[in-house]
Amino acid sequence: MKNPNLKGLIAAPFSPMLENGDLNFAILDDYVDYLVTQGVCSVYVNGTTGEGLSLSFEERKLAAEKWVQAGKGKLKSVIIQVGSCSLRDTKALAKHAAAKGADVIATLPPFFFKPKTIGLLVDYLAEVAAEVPDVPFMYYHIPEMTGVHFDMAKLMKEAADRIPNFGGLKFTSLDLSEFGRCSELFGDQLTICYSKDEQVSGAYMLGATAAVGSTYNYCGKLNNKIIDACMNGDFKTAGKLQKKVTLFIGVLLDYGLDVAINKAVMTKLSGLDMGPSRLPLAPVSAQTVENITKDLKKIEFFDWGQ
Ligand SMILES: CC(=O)N[C@@H]([C@@H](O)[C@H](O)[C@H](O)CO)[C@@H](O)CC(=O)C(=O)O
Repeated sequence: MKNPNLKGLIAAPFSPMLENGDLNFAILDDYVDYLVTQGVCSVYVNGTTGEGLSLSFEERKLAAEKWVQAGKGKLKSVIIQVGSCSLRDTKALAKHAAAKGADVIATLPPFFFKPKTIGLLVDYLAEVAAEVPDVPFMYYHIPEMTGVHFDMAKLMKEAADRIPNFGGLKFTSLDLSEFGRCSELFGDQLTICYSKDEQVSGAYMLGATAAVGSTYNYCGKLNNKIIDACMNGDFKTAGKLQKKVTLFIGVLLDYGLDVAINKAVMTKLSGLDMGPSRLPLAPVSAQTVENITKDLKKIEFFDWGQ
């Protein structure tokens, strides 16, 4: 086992784009500085929020390189998500990211032709992990998107037995009971990053040490207060602030929360232009952004960063 010992808030960064959809790496340094002001410690690159599966192979490599460079000396860890439906591409992306200095490699399962058993999934993960033997290797559990849903405690046991550099999970599911079992059985030896921003306090009560999320891009200060309250045993404060997060995410859901909406909110709050999304999503009009802002102000969102 190779525990990456991830701690605190990890943003799942957007992939900034120009109007024509090209990646816009020119703003990465400012982006990282902004994340640091939010109290974000690390980034999880080329995941769901980063539209990793929609980028070309070459773009994914370039994004990995650029984020590692931009994070140097400012972020604790740069985690690169390398999953795809091609084992060969995934292995090549893992090897490339490790060679460029990624601190942790994570992968999705193959999600078109899906593994039918945990054993087959661990076979696949072992093959990818073997490409990067010196780097902690994590599994990206996000069943709502992949349709691959195995019991994560069982997967952790088999992966820990068979993969020398297994480092843990990114756990993207609302099932806190499953998270709690993983945390109780493996939390001392491996890292299980919780990844549903709506209930991060629940995960911290159950032993989480790190959280990955899209809203931490612009809502890090508030979430750090939630985490601090949990660490200090002040669950009254944690609950009060967590409920604000659920209201905030509720507003975004009312507008059909997706990567395009999320990028527009980030652009509005950070002043950094994230550009459009490349996914098949409805474009977000200036009027929609104004309406979202108005609704967020009603729940005092703009006080949250103070
Ligand atoms: C499906 C999805 O996008 N989930 C988000 C959450 O941060 C999510 O945006 C948040 O909980 C609001 O629902 C993260 O799990 C995404 C993430 O970590 C990633 O981009 O890899």
